[in-house]
Amino acid sequence: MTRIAILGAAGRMGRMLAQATLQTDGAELGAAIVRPGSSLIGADVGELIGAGKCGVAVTDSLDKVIDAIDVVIDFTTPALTEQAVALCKAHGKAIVIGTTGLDEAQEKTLGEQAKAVPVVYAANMSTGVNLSLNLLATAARALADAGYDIEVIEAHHRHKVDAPSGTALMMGRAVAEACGRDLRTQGVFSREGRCGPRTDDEIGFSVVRAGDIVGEHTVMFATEGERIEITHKASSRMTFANGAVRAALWVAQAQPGLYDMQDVLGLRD
Ligand SMILES: NC(=O)C1=CN([C@@H]2O[C@H](COP(=O)(O)OP(=O)(O)OC[C@H]3O[C@@H](n4cnc5c(N)ncnc54)[C@H](OP(=O)(O)O)[C@@H]3O)[C@@H](O)[C@H]2O)C=CC1
Ligand SMILES: O=C(O)C1=N[C@H](C(=O)O)C[C@H](O)C1
Repeated sequence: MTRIAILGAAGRMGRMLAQATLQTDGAELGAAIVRPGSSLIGADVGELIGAGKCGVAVTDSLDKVIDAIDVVIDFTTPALTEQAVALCKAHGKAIVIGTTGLDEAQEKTLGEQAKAVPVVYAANMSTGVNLSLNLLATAARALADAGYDIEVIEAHHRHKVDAPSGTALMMGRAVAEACGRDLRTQGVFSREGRCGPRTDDEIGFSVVRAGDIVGEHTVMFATEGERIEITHKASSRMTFANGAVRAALWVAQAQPGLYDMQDVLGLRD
């Protein structure tokens, strides 16, 4: 059994992760952590998510439970992710990180810390998105030099705090890498006013925030006379939660290192 601690257990993803853990063979819900001061502390996690009593009480500190679990799953905020990885490193525990919006410095630190503990870090845990990264690289290699403009369009629910989404950035990087471009200099993240015509090599990003959209991503390859669109639409957060629990079972057996869902799913070319 792999004992899993869910960080941010009261969040949109946290609740799904608790449910996915309870439903997965080989996974055991070891702990569910919420913010100190939360009224949920002490509640039974199963009752909290409507799954019936499971005998695990909500707690407010990863520190207190970390020696009793094998893997942490973190879908929270970059600040809490930083703290969680440091704690996992100190206690030799693996971690699965789904949190998005980490900055370059935070990602660099994560890379250093992952030399000591196994880490799966992925902006999207769904099989479909991770497979589409390979399709995107194939399309970009074939089309980028043939005069096709590349644009990434994403849509999410009204509560999302980071933009563009981690998945949009991951897709943009996959495309840029496949056609020898640099997202830092050739990514265009806003257009407003008289900004002029697009350049051939830019990769544009457009963002929608509305209602309860779970997560939708399209990469468009457009030229005179035709366009190809590769689209992924998530209709339930359970797809991300199941991917994260699968990653937790995988990373519990892994050597220290920084991995992503391509590794977990065996999709790396
Ligand atoms: N990789 C993937 O497949 C996916 C990634 N995500 C990413 O996961 C992250 C979370 O998304 P979502 O669940 O929608 O967001 P929510 O805001 O619903 O959940 C985040 C949770 O983290 C908790 N939290 C924040 N700070 C602390 C703290 N210091 N101590 C304890 N708990 C804390 C929040 O508690 P409180 O409410 O009290 O602030 C909240 O419950 C985002 O970065 C999102 O982009 C989302 C879906 C899929
Ligand atoms: O915040 C979300 O909800 C999601 N965030 C991830 C991202 O930023 O790409 C993944 C998914 O699309 C849902």
